[in-house]
Amino acid sequence: MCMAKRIVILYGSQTYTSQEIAERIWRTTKILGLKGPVQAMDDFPISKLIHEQYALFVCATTGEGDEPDNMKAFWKFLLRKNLPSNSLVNLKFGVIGLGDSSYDKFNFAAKKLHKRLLQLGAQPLLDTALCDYQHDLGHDAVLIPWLEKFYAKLNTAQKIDPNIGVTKFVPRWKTTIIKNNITMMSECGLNKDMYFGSTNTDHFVNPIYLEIESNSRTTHESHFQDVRLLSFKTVHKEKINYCPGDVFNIRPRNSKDDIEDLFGIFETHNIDIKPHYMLNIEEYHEEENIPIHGDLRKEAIALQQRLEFEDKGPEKSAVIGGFSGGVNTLNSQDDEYRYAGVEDPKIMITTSREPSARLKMFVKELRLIFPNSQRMNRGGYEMSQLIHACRANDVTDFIVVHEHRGVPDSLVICHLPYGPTASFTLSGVVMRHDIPDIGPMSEQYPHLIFHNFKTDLGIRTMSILKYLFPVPKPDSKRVITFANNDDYICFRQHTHKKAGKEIELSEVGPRFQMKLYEIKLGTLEALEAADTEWALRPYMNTAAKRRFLSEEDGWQEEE
Ligand SMILES: Cc1cc2nc3c(=O)[nH]c(=O)nc-3n(C[C@H](O)[C@H](O)[C@H](O)COP(=O)(O)O)c2cc1C
Repeated sequence: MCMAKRIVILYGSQTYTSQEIAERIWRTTKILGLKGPVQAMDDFPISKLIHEQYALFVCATTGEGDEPDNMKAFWKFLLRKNLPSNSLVNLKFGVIGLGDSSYDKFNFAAKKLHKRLLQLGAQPLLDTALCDYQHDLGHDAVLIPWLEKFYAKLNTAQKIDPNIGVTKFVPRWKTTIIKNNITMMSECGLNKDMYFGSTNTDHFVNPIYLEIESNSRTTHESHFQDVRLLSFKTVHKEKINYCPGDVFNIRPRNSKDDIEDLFGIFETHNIDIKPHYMLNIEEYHEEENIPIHGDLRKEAIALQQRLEFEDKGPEKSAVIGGFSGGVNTLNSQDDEYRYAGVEDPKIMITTSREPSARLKMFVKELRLIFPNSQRMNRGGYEMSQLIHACRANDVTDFIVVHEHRGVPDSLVICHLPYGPTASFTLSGVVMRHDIPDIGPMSEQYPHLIFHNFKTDLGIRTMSILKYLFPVPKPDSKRVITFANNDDYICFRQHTHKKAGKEIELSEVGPRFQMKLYEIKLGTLEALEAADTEWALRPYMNTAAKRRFLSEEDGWQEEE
């Protein structure tokens, strides 16, 4: 069987260097006659990776050993515990890491990716290229010799004919000029700054026009570095709201004069490009169907079906679970909590809009319950702005408390960056504030007691709650209890001390009960679109009462 000569080139890039290198390599592979796309890892339909035979990954490291944003979903998928260890047996691959050895976690993302691909059965054509920005020759010092070896390996494996591609260059982008009617265009306002066009606002939370007010050099003239202090002013007197951790992204604009000059040059050279024309840019797609070797086809189809099934897991679990609203929750946990216990949680707590004084008080008390948590005034922020800010600040859980006439009545825990989001109703809230002379609350990390979380859903709920707390020191005197009785989770907090031979336990509050009513697989700003992992459907209760968190009662109620 004649196999297509093909390689997919996928990048994870935060500031475009890896993307540029990936596109450069992709051009060379075209000239060598190889087909296949170049894409950000997150843009590649990952379930198709099992059909691929050759892949090259160009992967930067950002943050402190973190993977770039445009490979996060891809990476999360690869980390799924339920992927069989032979998922990628057909794949031969290379990983190019772009990093900087002045960071502790040098090329961490590339190293982790290489290791995970090996675990999934893929075979490396070469060791990872660990390119170092600190080298005198930059990344090229490692990249150039590594690529020579890589092309040689590809040549041996795929019998590349170097002449084949020379005349058959496949462009990266397909561009078409749309010569729109000038009056229609100006009516639509499409000639305005592109960043303010209605279709682009998603990418820019609150774009604002600014002008440079001052631009002064902060280093001495004789110093080789020219470091500038720029200050900006708003043009339309808007108020700019920002909070710690916000990222300020500057998009310089071309001046009107420069734009007019450019169109003047087009006109002088009889190039038919007018300011009101639009350029439509599409990715150039080659043929999509990759022939699979006969021996592998059966296995590939089975794997594909399995992946498709798992992608629809929550939907199907709802069906399988019948009226309970889905009980097949264990598989859908993936590894949202894979760093739990390794990295401490970082929690942001806020309220619904215009909170009452009592709700604010309750949030203060919650802040003391969760170590490493902060309160945030809800203000007029949209949920998407809040979640965006939390993600940018590595918040692991975002908690929102709602109220009904001053009584806290629900608590939503949204795990970041991707979910799940669990919603609980609250009842029987007794605040510390309501108990006179209650004394200060310990700030030690608490030990946790979970009582009677026995079903899959119970264990899932326990994880959601458990990973809000960092690992305590063994000698911590603070204990928090989540005790499930008949699907009501009682929250209690105690400290203990030795009094002679006895242990003295004091409750320190607050007290409340929680009842789970929904787990969604997304985050709060996009809940509508998220799959429902589990939902309480009380109206479908049967005569025999069902319990969801445990088959057992929890404890005997006093008469
Ligand atoms: C904010 C920031 C954090 C970085 N963290 C790391 C790191 O932890 N480890 C590392 O090897 N390189 C690190 N780097 C260096 C980048 O990986 C390197 O500059 C790379 O070329 C960036 O590629 P990209 O432009 O495709 O994102 C960091 C760079 C920046 C700007």
